[in-house]
Amino acid sequence: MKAAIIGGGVIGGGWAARFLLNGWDVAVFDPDPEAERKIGEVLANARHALPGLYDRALPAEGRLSYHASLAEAVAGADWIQESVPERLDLKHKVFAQIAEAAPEGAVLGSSTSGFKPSELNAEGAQAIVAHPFNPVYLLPLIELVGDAGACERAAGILKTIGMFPLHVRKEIDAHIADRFLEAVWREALWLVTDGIATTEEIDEAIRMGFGLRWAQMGLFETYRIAGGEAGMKYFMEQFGPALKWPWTKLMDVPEFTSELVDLIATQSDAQSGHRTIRELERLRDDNLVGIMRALKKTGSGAGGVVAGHEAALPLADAAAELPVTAAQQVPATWADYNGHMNETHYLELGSRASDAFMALIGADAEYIAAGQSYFTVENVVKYLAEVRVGERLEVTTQVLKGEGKKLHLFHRIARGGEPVASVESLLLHVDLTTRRTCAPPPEVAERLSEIAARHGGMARPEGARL
Ligand SMILES: NC(=O)C1=CN([C@@H]2O[C@H](COP(=O)(O)OP(=O)(O)OC[C@H]3O[C@@H](n4cnc5c(N)ncnc54)[C@H](O)[C@@H]3O)[C@@H](O)[C@H]2O)C=CC1
Ligand SMILES: C[N+](C)(C)CC(=O)CC(=O)[O-]
Repeated sequence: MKAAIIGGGVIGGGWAARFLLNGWDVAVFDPDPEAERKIGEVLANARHALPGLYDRALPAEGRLSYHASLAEAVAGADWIQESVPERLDLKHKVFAQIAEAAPEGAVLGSSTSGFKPSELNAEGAQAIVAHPFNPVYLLPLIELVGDAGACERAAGILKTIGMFPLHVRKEIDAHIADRFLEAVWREALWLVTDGIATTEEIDEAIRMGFGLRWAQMGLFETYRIAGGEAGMKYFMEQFGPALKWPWTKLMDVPEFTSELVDLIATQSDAQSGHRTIRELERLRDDNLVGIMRALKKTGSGAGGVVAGHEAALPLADAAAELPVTAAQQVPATWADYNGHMNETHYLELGSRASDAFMALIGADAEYIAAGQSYFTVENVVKYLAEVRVGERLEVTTQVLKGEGKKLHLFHRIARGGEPVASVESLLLHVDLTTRRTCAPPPEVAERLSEIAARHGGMARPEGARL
């Protein structure tokens, strides 16, 4: 699949990274002579952050190319994403050029934060709004606005690259999320204008409290809990009248004077000027990955989207002679002070491989919930080569013994076929009620002995110790 990125600034660069790291070819058109450098830096950030979300390898990266003309970039594209500056006249001009060169059937998306499809298409274009959030390579939300059929098709594609399409049923200025953000922005402008708070104090008020809540439950579910056992209706009965003044009176718009702009810029410099934009982006991304990984565990919000996307990423070649039981692109968070993958993560990969092998023989999540499982009683990890951030690892598993309650596995961790480590694991089948070992039921025992018999004909791996 191929995406054409028209305008490769903050948002176009993020789109390029999202598509590329999900295996799409990406063609960029941007007249800025610095575009290649800027996109390169965004891509470095994305490569650093995105693999950290997943416990499986993303597809191999697609091919990235830069083009001297828009027509060349859009040739053969399945998705064309416009991300030029937020000026309607410019967007009209660009969509007229896209219309002349776009292949039949390509999705035409605009990143516009505020324009409605009827405004974008006023001169005959057939675009939909596909409004992303910065950083596009990490945040799943895409607001889709426009023709229902086109939005549905776009939504299907976006899901395959790990995004969460939200269909905005009625077009309005700034869609749903930006309308909301603009209201928050308006109040922040007031607070600074009136000398109530500095930019730093406003940020503290968000990140130390309600910002944390919003990432996982949004506004309404959070307030439902605030109503206590009496729930949402009670919450509104209690706080509706009490808060009427702020939510009805705070509607005036402060004047956006050059003095206000200077005041905010000065406060922002004092708050964050000691860090470069790239440093701030890395900090933001590392925090987002940590938050989203925590959300993944409970399936909440964006974490649920990552979990769903991860489940759809195939474990390569399950039918191979030795099953592939784990695949992972080494995330930045796995590196230690020696500049390579830390020892603990070799065992983590071995543990995930054991889980995958258990699922293969029927001892999956449902089986465990029904009361039986395997416990690991011994592991031997052998470190054979250094592994660096970004490298792709694949784990294959050989059964050395699968008999009665005993399961003896040998996981080979390889990089492009070269062995970098092994994790040898001894597991015992356990009844989770009595917490005692027991033989697995026939259906699991049979699947295990079938694989064990196949693997029994293979040479015992060099380095097997148990
Ligand atoms: N920055 C943000 O946080 C977000 C921005 N957006 C939307 O994304 C769009 C782009 O915004 P940013 O990336 O922030 O702007 P930007 O200024 O960082 O990037 C715009 C890019 O478009 C290029 N460009 C200008 N004219 C062009 C043309 N005729 N053909 C191709 N490229 C051209 C520029 O050289 C520049 O690299 C806007 O519609 C904006 O509303 C959407 C979500 C968030
Ligand atoms: C400020 N903004 C209107 C460009 C913001 C967006 O459109 C979305 C975002 O990433 O916050």
